[in-house]
Amino acid sequence: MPMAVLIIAGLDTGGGAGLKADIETVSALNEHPLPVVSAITYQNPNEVRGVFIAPPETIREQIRAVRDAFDIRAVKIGLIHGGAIEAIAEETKGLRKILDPVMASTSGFQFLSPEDVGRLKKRLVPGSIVTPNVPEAEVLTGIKINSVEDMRKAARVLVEELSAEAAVVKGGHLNFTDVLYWNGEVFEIPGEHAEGFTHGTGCAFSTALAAFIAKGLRLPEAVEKAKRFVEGAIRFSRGEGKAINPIWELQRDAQRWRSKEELGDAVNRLVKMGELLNRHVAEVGTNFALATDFNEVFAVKGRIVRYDKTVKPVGPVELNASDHLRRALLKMREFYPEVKAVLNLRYSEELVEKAKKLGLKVSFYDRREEPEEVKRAERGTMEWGIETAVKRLGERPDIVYHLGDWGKEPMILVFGSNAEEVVERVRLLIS
Ligand SMILES: Nc1ncnc2c1ncn2[C@@H]1O[C@H](COP(=O)(O)OP(=O)(O)OP(=O)(O)O)[C@@H](O)[C@H]1O
Ligand SMILES: Cc1ncc(COP(=O)(O)O)c(N)n1
Repeated sequence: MPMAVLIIAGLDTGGGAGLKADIETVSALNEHPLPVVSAITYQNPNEVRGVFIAPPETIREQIRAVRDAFDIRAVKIGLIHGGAIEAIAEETKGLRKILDPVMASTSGFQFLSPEDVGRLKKRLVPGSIVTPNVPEAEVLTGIKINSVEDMRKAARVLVEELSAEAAVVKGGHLNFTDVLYWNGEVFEIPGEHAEGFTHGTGCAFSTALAAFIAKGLRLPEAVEKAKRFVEGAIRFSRGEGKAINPIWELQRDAQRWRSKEELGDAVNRLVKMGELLNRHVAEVGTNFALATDFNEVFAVKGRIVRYDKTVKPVGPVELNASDHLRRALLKMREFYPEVKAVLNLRYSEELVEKAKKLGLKVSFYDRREEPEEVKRAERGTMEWGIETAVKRLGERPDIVYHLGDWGKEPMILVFGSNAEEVVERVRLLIS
């Protein structure tokens, strides 16, 4: 049964941070969110224009309404206002609290005054698991933080002098290592830089931590898992809200499932063209690749090969089963994100002519024109080739070919906006 996680936080109208991210986080982790609105911000991804503070009594009543009906396993406290601190401290008595001391937005808006910070230290930090980022930890402890050693000091002060149950000093502004101090022990949770949007990372982190605590994990494990969750939320973030994507795992898995099925079906239809296709299969084998919206690429393990008079996929459709086509596709998607699938065929003048006759947009690259530095880098050839072909045509190519070079077989790449479109193009080309 899902565990109830109480969330006291502000609404971000831009759909990036705050309650929206928190609700998604708890739901994505399969627990039940209880959202209490502490403030409404007038916000978009670039700026916070202002904030309406919920009167303390309305926060009190919201908490009471859910406390009377749910077995609350953890509370996450995010953006709050000084005037509500007392009410929140009173109404959450006896609950396990994760306090994200939000003081300012990434975009620079100051939410808490120095007096509010004082009240927070006195009334909410004691007994809570606090999750400040580096600047917030500096304000709370007065310690200047430039290293992991400083983070360890600040975490210790939060617990031993300010009476927090535990402290996680987050390294998003430093080196991506988080430091947890708990039960007299220091834990370092190392991380690597993840590429993507980071608006809302702090919200998702503290809420994921609350959800993992609600599941009954020990604190060090819960922190580790929350950190990995946020890394995924950054890596699979999307442009719309310029923010993290807490439902990344659900979307990623759903897309993997659909893409695998779509490509599998398309491969079956392709293979039915057996005898016609046979002589167009490349010497190195033909492969067929399909990308998800998250740029994960499926292809046929072991490629599609000639088999007697017909053709045959060697293995199943799998993630990352073709390095070449994956790179070609991802490069094409940088220019034309609507392109999702690609297949390679043996080069022949006849196919190129046919493509042109069919009205397909054809472009090419010549490996002999490849700059020396790209050649030496070895893995850049495909990217250079696709970019060259795209720029040469000045619009979206359906077909890109190259004539080969020493030891490199000439090839035709057939692109499409989905796997079925590629199959249809191949059918037209070879019939
Ligand atoms: N680019 C990144 N790559 C990997 N991990 C990151 C990145 N940015 C932040 N993190 C991690 O995300 C979590 C949140 O940390 P961060 O220091 O960004 O909090 P914050 O500043 O409170 O967030 P917010 O941007 O919402 O205010 C931490 O676990 C941190 O290590
Ligand atoms: C309602 C609300 N809560 C928290 C943040 C902090 O998040 P960030 O630092 O990523 O802007 C925010 N901008 N808005």
